[in-house]
Amino acid sequence: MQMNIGRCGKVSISCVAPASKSYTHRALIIAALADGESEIIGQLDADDTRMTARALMNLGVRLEWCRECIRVRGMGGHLTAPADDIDIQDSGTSMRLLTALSLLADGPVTLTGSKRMQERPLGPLIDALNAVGGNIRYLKKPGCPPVSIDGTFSGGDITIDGSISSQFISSLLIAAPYAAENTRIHLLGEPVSLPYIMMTIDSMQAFGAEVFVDDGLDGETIFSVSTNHHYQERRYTIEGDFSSASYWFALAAICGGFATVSGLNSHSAQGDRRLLDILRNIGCSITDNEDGITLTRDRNIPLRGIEVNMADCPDVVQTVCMVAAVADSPTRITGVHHLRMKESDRIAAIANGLTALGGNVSVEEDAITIHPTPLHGGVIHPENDHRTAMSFAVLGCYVGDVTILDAGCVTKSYPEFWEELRRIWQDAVSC
Ligand SMILES: O=C(O)C1=C[C@@H](OP(=O)(O)O)[C@@H](O)[C@H](O)C1
Ligand SMILES: C=C(OP(=O)(O)O)C(=O)O
Repeated sequence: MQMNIGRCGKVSISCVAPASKSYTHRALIIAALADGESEIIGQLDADDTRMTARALMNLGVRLEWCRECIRVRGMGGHLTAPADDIDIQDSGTSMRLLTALSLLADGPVTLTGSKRMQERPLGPLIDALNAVGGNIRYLKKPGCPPVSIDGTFSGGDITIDGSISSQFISSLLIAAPYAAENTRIHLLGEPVSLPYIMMTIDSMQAFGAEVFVDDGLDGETIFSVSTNHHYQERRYTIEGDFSSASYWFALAAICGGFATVSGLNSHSAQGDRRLLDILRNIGCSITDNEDGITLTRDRNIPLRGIEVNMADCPDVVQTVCMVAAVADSPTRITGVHHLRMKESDRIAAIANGLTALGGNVSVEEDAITIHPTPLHGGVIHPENDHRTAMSFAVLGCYVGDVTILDAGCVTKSYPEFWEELRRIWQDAVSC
């Protein structure tokens, strides 16, 4: 499927944010470990969250996926080893979060995924788990899925590199209440995507776990999890997703007009909430009231380039780059090395895509700079990366004559994206 995007003028957007992908994954997994039956309300129904649910069912969890909620029969920390491999396809969060948890199964578990997943790193998590009772083997390329997971999870002191993916730490944390002894996780290196660890802790605490965050003597961060507090059944509502909402805020920032998005928690632990501060610094105004969060951009006032570190919020880097491409001065974004290991190499995707539209991008080891230039139409190959497809579609509404190939890849996180964009586009001022 391909999408051809035409130019539109000022937009008037009112929409509801899709539910958070990250919170849906976490709630499913934690409810599956809990004692009793939980109800997850307002979940995200997308490829990745379905993948986590399916994997949990393969591990013996009984769940009922309804339109408005998911009912999960918790296994009290015990899982059943499946006879077949579990194929997680493209969902990095499912792969990483289910790795430590698989040590709670009553036999070996094999986790595999798509061709791209088999290139995404897993090594630091496997090293950490093998040091505390795991017997995990790589079945193809060392350091990557597929893996065969066997052994136990003793807990105790665990040291792990946090500079590649926060999902390794989230994986250890979520399984830790069921380790043999209390767990203390010591982070090495400059951690990336830290707010996702806080979202994990937030979800664990919501289901009754005891987790503490402390600073060690030499400034290291230590996460402590007690085995005395197992997860308990509950009703849990999923809040809106700031990463998905980012496309509508960016569309108003680029084309002018406003975007009001409801369903978002303005005090959320989601790091992508920072997008609003970034867009404010670029020249937009933001208000928050009972209708939702509104971004307004007056097209007579030019957007200005900024310098910003986005190590904490990798999933909105592409969104910010699209806005930066129409500003009146360059934007330099640092703290982005981990974007090379997502669904695609996102630094290359931004550079290639903008270049195809006449843009000028310079890339460093851990930074990307967008030098605004006049843009023209062109063809974008998202290489199966939903965020590339969605962010270039937004820029396409300003540039016009942009074709997004392989547009179906948005179902990973936002199946209704094209429908929503069509509705917004039709309501916009035509150019
Ligand atoms: O834990 C999570 O839910 C996620 C963590 C982030 O990954 P990294 O920690 O690998 O940067 C983010 O990019 C991903 O979309 C979701
Ligand atoms: C990186 C992402 O997801 P995951 O790591 O779960 O594949 C994403 O949604 O942008």
